[in-house]
This record gives sequence, C-alpha cells and structure tokens, in this order.
Amino acid sequence: MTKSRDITITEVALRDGSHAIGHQYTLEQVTAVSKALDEANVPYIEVSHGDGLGGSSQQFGTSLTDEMKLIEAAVSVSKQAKVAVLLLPGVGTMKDLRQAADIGAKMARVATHVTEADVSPQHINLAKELGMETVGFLMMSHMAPVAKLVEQAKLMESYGADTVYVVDSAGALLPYEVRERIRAMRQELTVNIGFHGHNNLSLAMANTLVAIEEGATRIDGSIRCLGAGAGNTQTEVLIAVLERMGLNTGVDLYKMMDLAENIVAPILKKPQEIAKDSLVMGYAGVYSSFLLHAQRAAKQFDIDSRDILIELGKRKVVGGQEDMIIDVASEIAKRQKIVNA
Ligand SMILES: CC[C@H](O)CC(=O)C(=O)O
Ligand SMILES: [Mn+2]
Repeated sequence: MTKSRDITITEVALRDGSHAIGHQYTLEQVTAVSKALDEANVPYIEVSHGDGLGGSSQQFGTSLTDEMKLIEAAVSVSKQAKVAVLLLPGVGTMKDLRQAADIGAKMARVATHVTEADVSPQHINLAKELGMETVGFLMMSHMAPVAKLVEQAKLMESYGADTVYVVDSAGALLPYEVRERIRAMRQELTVNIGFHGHNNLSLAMANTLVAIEEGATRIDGSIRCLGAGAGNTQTEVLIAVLERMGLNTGVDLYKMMDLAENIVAPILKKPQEIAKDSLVMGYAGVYSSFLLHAQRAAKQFDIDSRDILIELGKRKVVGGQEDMIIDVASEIAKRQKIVNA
C-alpha cells in the first residue's frame, strides 16, 4: 500500500512548459511524459495550453496540437495520476471545461489575477458539478498586500475551491513575503493551501520550502524546470530535497531523474537557465509567460528586451494584456529614434 503523501505534487511542465516551447507540444511528447510521470507515481499532471483551456490564439500563441487531444493522450496513459487542466475565466469557456471533464480531466484549476477572484465562482461551481476537484489559483500574488490576498483566497474558498494557491507568476516574491502570505492564509482558511513558484530570482526552491514550513501541502513543480520564464520549482530536485527532510511525496526519485534526463531534456531547445530576461522578470515583477513575446518584440523593433520588461513591470501589466508588449516596444523604439536622431 502507498504511504499517504505529506506533500501532493502537481507536475506542470505539460502546461506551464508550453510557454517555454511556444505551445508546440506534440502528441508523442505529451504521451511519453505523462506515461513516465504516471509510472513515477506523480499524483497530478496538468495539461493545457500555457494560458489554460482556450488559450490557443494569436494573442497568446497558437498551439501545434489541439489541447483536448493532448489531454486525451495524457488521460489514456495515466493509471493512477489524475489529469488537471488550467482555466482562466474569459479565456477558457464553460464549454471547454465540460469537454475536458468529458475526456477524463479530474481537476480544474481556475486562475484569476490576485485581485479578481470574483470572476471565478461560475467556473468553480461548474467544475464541482462535473465532479472535478477544484483549485483557486491566485496569479501574480506579489502584486497584492497580504490582507488583500487573504480576502481573495477566502472568496475562492467560499465558492467551493478545495485548494487555494499562492501563485508567484513573476518569480518576484522573496522568501519572507511567501512566509507572511502563506501564514496569513493558513490562519484564515480551512481548505488546502498550495504554492506555485517561478525561478526567475533563483528562489523557487527556497520559496517552496518556506511555503511548506508555513503549512502549504499542495506544491507545483516542473520537471527539468520546463516552465515559463526560468521555469518553476524543479520537480525532481524538490522530491529529493523533501525526501531528505523526511517528507513523503510518494514520487519515485530515480524514475523522475530518468524522465528528466531522457525525455524532457530533449524537448527543451536549450537547457533552462536564469538568463538576463528571466532575471529581469523576477526583478521587475513581470509575468513569466511574457518571456518569448517580449523577446520577439525586441527583435522586431531592434531594442533591448530588458527595456521592454522593465517598462511592463512599471506599468503593472498583467496576463491577458499581451498586446501591450508590442505597444511598449514600439514606444521605446520611437523614443530611442528621437534620442539618437
Ligand atoms: C497565463 C497563465 C499562467 O501561465 C498561469 C501560471 O502558471 C502563472 O501565473 O504562473
Ligand atoms: Mn506558472
């Protein structure tokens, strides 16, 4: 019999990692990764477009493969793992959620900007009606003070979320900021608390451990750091660290290392690292999913991608405002032309 898990891992490479590869997952890749994750006893595998169900578009990036086909493939090879989907109300629809449930997704993670939990009740309710486990996912958590975050988390709890996540979308939170957020949520909420980090400031692991110390039991990771920006907390490393701490995830470390090395590494065009742009994202508090968009815009306008990211951070641009990246790039280019004239 499997020992009960102290920490429940959701592997997000097949969703968050979609940003890192321009949403170009193939059916073969998703099948191979899901099968190996299932065999390693990972309990939840998230599969969707990087921006969640319905994200495939010019604005966010067009998927190579229909995400429903990818979800179906993951479900078909998962014997014990449950497949999760992400949904941003306004991007994904009720119809998308029904279809995902029909083909076997068992968990719905309903994501909103940290101050906009009130757009999530219909989707959380529908997920519950469909018999799915529900998660409220408060993105860009660094942008709200602790009291506001707790207020929004309580709203999601009141709508029926089984778990509420602090999501450090920009990889901008410092360990003490994670501590105060998770501690306050633990005091005020009765549901599970989760943490989703990004490694732009090399703090994803430290932040995850602080979150666990303060009572988070649901943790996201991406194998080989295959996530947006510099990636997420690296799942196989986290499993090793938690084992050293005497915390059981139920996940097989050797199988995860083999999967990372043999199947996931070849998917990455180059190894994940904290390069200048991802570092600036953490520093300036910019959405990790903006990375490739900003790099493309920098090329188009022949300017420094860091200038775009710094300006996006100043303007507090949030998910869904990807069109601002081009606006900002074109303004910077014009300004620079005038200065250099
Ligand atoms: C745009 C959705 C986003 O990638 C969700 C997420 O993983 C995050 O905010 O970190
Ligand atoms: Mn993320």
